[in-house]
Parts: sequence; structure tokens; C-alpha cells
Amino acid sequence: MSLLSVADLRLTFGGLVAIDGLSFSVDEAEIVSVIGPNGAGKTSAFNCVTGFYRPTSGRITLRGRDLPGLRPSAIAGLGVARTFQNLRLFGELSVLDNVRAGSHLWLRQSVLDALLHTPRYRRSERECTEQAHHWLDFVGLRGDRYGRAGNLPYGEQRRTEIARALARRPDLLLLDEPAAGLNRGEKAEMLDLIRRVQALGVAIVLIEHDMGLVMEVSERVVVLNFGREIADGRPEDVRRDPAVIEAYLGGDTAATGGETGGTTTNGKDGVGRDGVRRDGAGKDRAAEGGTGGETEGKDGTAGGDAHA
Ligand SMILES: Nc1ncnc2c1ncn2[C@@H]1O[C@H](COP(=O)(O)OP(=O)(O)OP(=O)(O)O)[C@@H](O)[C@H]1O
Repeated sequence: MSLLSVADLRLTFGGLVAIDGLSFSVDEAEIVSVIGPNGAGKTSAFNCVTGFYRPTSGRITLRGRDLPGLRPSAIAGLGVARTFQNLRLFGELSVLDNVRAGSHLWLRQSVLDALLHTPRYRRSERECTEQAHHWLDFVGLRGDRYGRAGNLPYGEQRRTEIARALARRPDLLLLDEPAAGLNRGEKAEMLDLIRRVQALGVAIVLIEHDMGLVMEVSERVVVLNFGREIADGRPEDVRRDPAVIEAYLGGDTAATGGETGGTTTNGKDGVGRDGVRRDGAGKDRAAEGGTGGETEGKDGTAGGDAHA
């Protein structure tokens, strides 16, 4: 049985069909990338898996268990963690406390324990701090972990977000554009980090515009265009697929090359179907400062049913 199975997923916002029949599965410790131009429906798919949006129709199961209808916190408790396209760190909190917030999912303590500062409370708090240090070491954070998260350089904030997600001890990690806004050296480190996370036995679904990274790290690539799935296969097959080249890359075969690791494709001309011109870096840099500004609903509302 697959770890994650998405079958015939459909999501509409009023008249807009954001996802139109997406199906893919992810095995344990597998890396699957979801690519497509701006507005293709990638983040919406993440939001459906993590319970932020309720799909209009279709099935999403984790080890056979239906996810739609569960709250995001319940889905997180089942072993699904994510990072966001626009960082969502608590900018005013310390780096360490941001990651401790991830570990708290695992703490066994009651409100009474916390109020009375029982030995159990102190023990679990200590364990939580040790875990946070462990994950910050794992992601290779260089900055001051006792300082404000919002003061960290951008690339370090990205690592901190991943550390926080890992502190939840997920079986499935959804990474939404982890390399956006990173320089070449940071991207290489991100690639290495993704592989090390996989080596822990964690499955990863990756949304990423950097084709070099996608082609290098993915075992399978799912391609979305205008909400429709147009390909699902091995990277070497997908990059040669005429439908992908035509629909996603506008016939620019060079853009699928990826050997340099630097090619970024956000759609034929960088304009999403909602008419907004974006590039991953610029979009994410705008959120620098740490608190992350993106609301799940781009128009302030979420899909059919929002838990955000
Ligand atoms: N809450 C919402 N309300 C209305 N429309 C939405 C909402 N969320 C997403 N959409 C629309 O659904 C479509 C898919 O958006 P989505 O953000 O999933 O695309 P994406 O592939 O992740 O794009 P990008 O690469 O720019 O992040 C877009 O047309 C977007 O404007």
C-alpha cells in the first residue's frame, strides 16, 4: 500500500477549477515532485492533503486512511508535516522556540503539569529542547539559535522551517518551493538536505520551480497544467514528454535540461493563469522578516471548506 494516495482530486473555487482530476501516489521514503506553471494548482493540492482545503471531490488517503474532513492538526498528528512557500516562522520568537513548537506535538503533558511545573513537565520540556537542537544541527543551521527567527538570513529561515517540520517526526514531508530565493550554494545544500531527510525514511513531496533540483532529486515527477495532470513518470521521461515541453515549457526544451541546477521555470512567460507575474525568489523575498504573510486563500477565502 502506498503511503499517500491521491485519486481523482478536484478542487473548485466558485467557477474556477483549481485542480481537475489529479491522481498520484507516494511510497514510503520516496521523493515525488509536483511541477507546473504558476497557478497550476500545486499549492492547492498541498492544501488539500494537509486539510487546509477540503477537496470538491476525489480521495486522499494516508496508509489507507481518508484525510479529507480531518482538521490540519489531526492530519499533522498522523505524520504529515509541511513547509510553506512563504515562510511561516514566528519571527518574534527565538529560532529554538520555533523548532520547539514542532516538537510540542509529541509532548505528553497536561495543562495541570504545565501549571504546576511537575517533574513530568520539566522532563518533557527538556526533551523538547534537546530535540530542537538535534534538528537544527541536522539542517545545518549556522545562525544564532537563541536570537529572533526573523533576524536570520533568508536561507537560514528556510532551514529552520524544515527543522520545525522534522521535529514533528513526520512520515511524509511536503516542501513547497524550498529552494525559492536561495543562491546556488544554498540550493546545493538544500538538495543534500532533502536527500538526508529521505535517508531518515521520510517520504517527500516537493513543489519546486528549479528544474535542476527537481530532476536530480526526484524519483518521480507529476506535472500539472491548468489544474490538469499532464504527466507522471521518471524525471528522464517527463523532461522528454512532448506534452510537458509544449504545455509547461512552451517548447523551450533547454529549460528542462537541469544539468546546471540553475534553471527556473515558472511557466511559459512567468505569468500564472491568474494573470499575476511572479518569480519564486521575488515572491518569497517579499515575506522576508519571518512571520510569513501568505494567507491560504488568495482572495481571503479558502476552497469549498477551509480549516486554515
Ligand atoms: N483560496 C482561493 N480562492 C480562490 N482561488 C484560489 C484560491 N487558492 C488558489 N486559488 C486559485 O487556484 C489556482 C491554483 O493556485 P495554486 O496556488 O494552487 O497554484 P500553484 O501551482 O501552487 O502556483 P504557484 O507556482 O504560483 O504557487 C490559481 O488560479 C489560484 O489563483
